[in-house]
Amino acid sequence: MRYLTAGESHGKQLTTIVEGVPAGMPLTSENINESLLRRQKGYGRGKRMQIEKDLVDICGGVRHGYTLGSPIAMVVKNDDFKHWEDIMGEDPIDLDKEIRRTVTRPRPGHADLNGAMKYGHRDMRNILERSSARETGARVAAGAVAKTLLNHLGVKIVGYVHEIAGITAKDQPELTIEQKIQRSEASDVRVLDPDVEQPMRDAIDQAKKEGDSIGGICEVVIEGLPAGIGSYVHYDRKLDARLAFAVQSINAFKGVEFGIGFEASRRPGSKVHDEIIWSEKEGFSRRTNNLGGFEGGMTSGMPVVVRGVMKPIPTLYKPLQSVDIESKEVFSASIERSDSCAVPAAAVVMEHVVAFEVAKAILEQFPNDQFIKLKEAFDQYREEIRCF
Ligand SMILES: Cc1cc2nc3c(=O)[nH]c(=O)nc-3n(C[C@H](O)[C@H](O)[C@H](O)COP(=O)(O)O)c2cc1C
Ligand SMILES: C=C(O[C@@H]1CC(C(=O)O)=C[C@@H](OP(=O)(O)O)[C@H]1O)C(=O)O
Repeated sequence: MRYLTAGESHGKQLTTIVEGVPAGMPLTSENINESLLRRQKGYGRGKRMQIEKDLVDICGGVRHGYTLGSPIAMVVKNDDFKHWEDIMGEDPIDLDKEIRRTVTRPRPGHADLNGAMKYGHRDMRNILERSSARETGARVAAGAVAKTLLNHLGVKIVGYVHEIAGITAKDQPELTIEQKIQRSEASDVRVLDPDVEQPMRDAIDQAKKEGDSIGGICEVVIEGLPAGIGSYVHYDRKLDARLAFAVQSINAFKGVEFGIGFEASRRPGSKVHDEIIWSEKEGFSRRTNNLGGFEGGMTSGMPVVVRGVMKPIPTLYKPLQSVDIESKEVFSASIERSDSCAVPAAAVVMEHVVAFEVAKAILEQFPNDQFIKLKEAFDQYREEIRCF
């Protein structure tokens, strides 16, 4: 299974094509829309999210509520396009008019300057439109297809916020994954620990008041995966490595860790490695889950726990210094609108990119033409692992 996306932030639409989904899997636009609407929510988002209402149009690969085995094409319209038609339309334009609108002032922390140098663009709109995190809407659409597949196989996944601006949520080990889904959904900062909700909102408000921005840490948990998904035999078959790649590729993500993650460097091995236990009912398991569900690039059968670090949003109301690429004049970047914190939305994006990689690994390992055969083989494997 693989996917491609196309589309500019203020262009007509986002397009996603997902290829390699087995035939005969139940899939409706509601499955996708639920994910898209979740991504749009969250305290700290800017005015753009009041303009957009992301709804999918499935244009190929699904018939009467079931996948066909052919590529699945999905379109999400940009409602903001109506305000940008003369700037973003595909037709040739009046050059004099265009010169006035050319973006020559690169924003620190964005792809603007590096992208302009690389592709030889003098108008950095040609960079910023595609490097915008608007594209994460298209990635969530692909991830929603993968999540639907995982749900049908009994694999559950949730993404939520672990930390915003140094305010850390307490772990909630007593919660089931269903409760984690409900709890994070009910929270506008998408957090499980009610004690940190208001401090997080206050930190976002404070950043906004000061014209600044803040980042944080998102966490994704997956339950229901048997041991042995992924492989140790080659670098590009290690599933933890693939998840790290997918998470790191989300706009503004700067680091990834599994389980106790970087903390492992500060502990002796006896306080890191998860002891192996066995019971008649559950089969093999681990006493703890410090390694976050992975050993040797494969799942261990314990919940997968992965975290991603998001840097603060780079566009600031408090201007940062930059240099105009034409005049070479120093200027202070001023802006009209931006998110001040997008960590809650990014948790949803992370959940979906992780879901995609996990579903992809499953499809590589089991029969993948017909959904019914996939499910049969997956259930049988799960039982084999339980009885190992
Ligand atoms: C959901 C989401 C929303 C974002 N919203 C904004 C925003 O409103 N303003 C902004 O400057 N950056 C925003 N970003 C981050 C930028 O897209 C990102 O920092 C930029 O493209 C440069 O990429 P890099 O940080 O990965 O190097 C957002 C990121 C995500 C994941
Ligand atoms: C549009 C989305 O996020 C955008 C990501 C983004 C950026 O620079 O990455 C900048 C903002 O867009 P605009 O410049 O139009 O205000 C965000 O709203 C979205 O998440 O759907």
